[in-house]
Amino acid sequence: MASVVPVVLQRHFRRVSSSQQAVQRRHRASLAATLEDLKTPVGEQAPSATPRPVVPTKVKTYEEIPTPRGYPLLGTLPSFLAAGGVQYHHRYISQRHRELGGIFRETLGGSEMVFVSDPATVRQVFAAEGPYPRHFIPEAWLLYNHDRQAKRGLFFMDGEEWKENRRVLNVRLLRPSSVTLHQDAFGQVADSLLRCWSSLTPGCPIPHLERDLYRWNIESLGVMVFGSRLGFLSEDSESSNTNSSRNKEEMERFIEAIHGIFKETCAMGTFPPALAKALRLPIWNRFADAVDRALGAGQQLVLEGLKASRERQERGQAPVALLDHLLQEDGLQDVTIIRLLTDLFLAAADTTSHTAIWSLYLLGRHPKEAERARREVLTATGGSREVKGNHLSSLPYLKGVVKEALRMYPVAPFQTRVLGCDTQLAGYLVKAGTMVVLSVYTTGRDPAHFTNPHQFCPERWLRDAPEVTTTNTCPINSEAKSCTSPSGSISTTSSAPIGRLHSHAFIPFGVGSRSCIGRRVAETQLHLLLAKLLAASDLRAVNQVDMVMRMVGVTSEPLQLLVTPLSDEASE
Ligand code: HEM
Repeated sequence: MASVVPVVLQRHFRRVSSSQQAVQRRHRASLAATLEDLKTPVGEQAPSATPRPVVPTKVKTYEEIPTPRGYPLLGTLPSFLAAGGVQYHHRYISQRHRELGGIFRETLGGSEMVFVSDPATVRQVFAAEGPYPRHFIPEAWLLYNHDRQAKRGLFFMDGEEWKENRRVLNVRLLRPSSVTLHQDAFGQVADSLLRCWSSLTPGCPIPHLERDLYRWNIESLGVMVFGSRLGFLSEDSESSNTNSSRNKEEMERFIEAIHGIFKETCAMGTFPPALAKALRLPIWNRFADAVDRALGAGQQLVLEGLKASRERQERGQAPVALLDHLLQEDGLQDVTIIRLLTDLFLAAADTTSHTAIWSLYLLGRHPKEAERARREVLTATGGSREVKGNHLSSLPYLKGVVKEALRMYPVAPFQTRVLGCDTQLAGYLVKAGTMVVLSVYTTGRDPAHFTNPHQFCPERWLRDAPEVTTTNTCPINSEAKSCTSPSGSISTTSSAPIGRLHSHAFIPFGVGSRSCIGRRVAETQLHLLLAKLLAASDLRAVNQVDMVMRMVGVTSEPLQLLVTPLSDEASE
């Protein structure tokens, strides 16, 4: 879900380390077996006939993990700040990996963290996560929950409580058939957004792109959760009619509050949250106020949804919405449903909308790739602009566009795991309870795993990926280049076809039992929106942007996107 803010992270590390001592002892026994499993990397053949002689390798100590030199007292903080601070944390860490390798440890502001970018080591981290994987939660969020005695959703749960609720939501959100149920509704919401945009002044960039995509995302999630429209895309007659009773201003405040949580948490990254809370500084009050409002509005929405669901049940209607299933079939308590669903909105909001922005940016800067994706869509629909859910299985190139957006501009550029047992990471012994940061952004741009990693190249994800020639001349964070030649043809030599990609080199949604529960929902929403947009419009990104951290990876300035309706001939 969210990413890592360094100052916050260090304090959390200390707490996690001490609480994990018991886990460390429990999992020690499984370590030997796990390490044995890890010896054969994915994609390599396991040795068959003759056993190879075992060469004893010396396990290196934690202290031997490479670490940068720092200044007395200040450590590496001056370098961190000189590189742009929290906003450019991902770039700073990439630079460190270039200097120190796929694993390093660094003390920033008092506490130490282990960063990992090498996919084989990333896999070792997940193998050592234990049965109840734990991830980093920003300190401000924990303080808020403690202060308000707030019981929260999946992202905040641990142990058996997490496992039980996760099991229920896995069935409802990760089974392909469960998400297919909502495809038509997602498509209708995307149509609403397109209608809103078609009424805007021609030739001008979309004035509120981020806000509109936020609304599209929450509205899409709303139809899945409640089975009815929330009314966020208010210019659209369809949604406003079906929800005339719902207070639009209230809805807007919900969106604003969710947005505020991310904004204010990020602001807190430069100040110790505990101190801000103790002194009741405006920075804390603004943050707590945003969470109060978001949780309050979420609770109100879910309570209304529960009432409507019970009424449908009394009328003998079969379950349609996610909430119906949780209430009527999974037998969850109202209070649990409120917790789970409210936090689902919070987890979905920034991640999906900003991935949509990055996908539009890449398409808008690369007309040839956009044209190829459009042709693919129109071939799938038989030339019609009516894109439906059943067309999605014929859009591998378009799916490659979204993968490229997530590889080059991952909204969660860092992921975290608390090690569940002592383990070897890249040959170094690391203790249970250590928080490890996975440098997802760095891995996605590593030429060892992605040829021409700074180039936008959706075809690298095609099973029969043609090979690509362009040599990698783009420095980190330069404008993404496309991998088609000026003529639009694809040249020859080395790309990294999907078949040879390490299983842990591309993990935008995380891995394993605690990976993103909304992955299929997000992908379906994104594929439908982009396919519909491409079928009906030409996309141009006017400005060149960079990625900065605002809890998630966002554009450094608002994207100026021109959406021009295509003439009828253009689609033929
Ligand atoms: C492009 C969009 C998205 C991206 C890139 C993304 C990414 C992630 C990542 C990296 C994690 C952390 C996994 C871990 O700790 O290993 C996560 C967790 C989570 N995500 Fe997403 N996410 C996206 C959309 C969504 C959506 C649409 C929803 C809700 C429908 C959602 C709900 C959640 C929840 C509830 C968790 C916590 C899961 C748990 O702790 O068991 N996400 N997401």
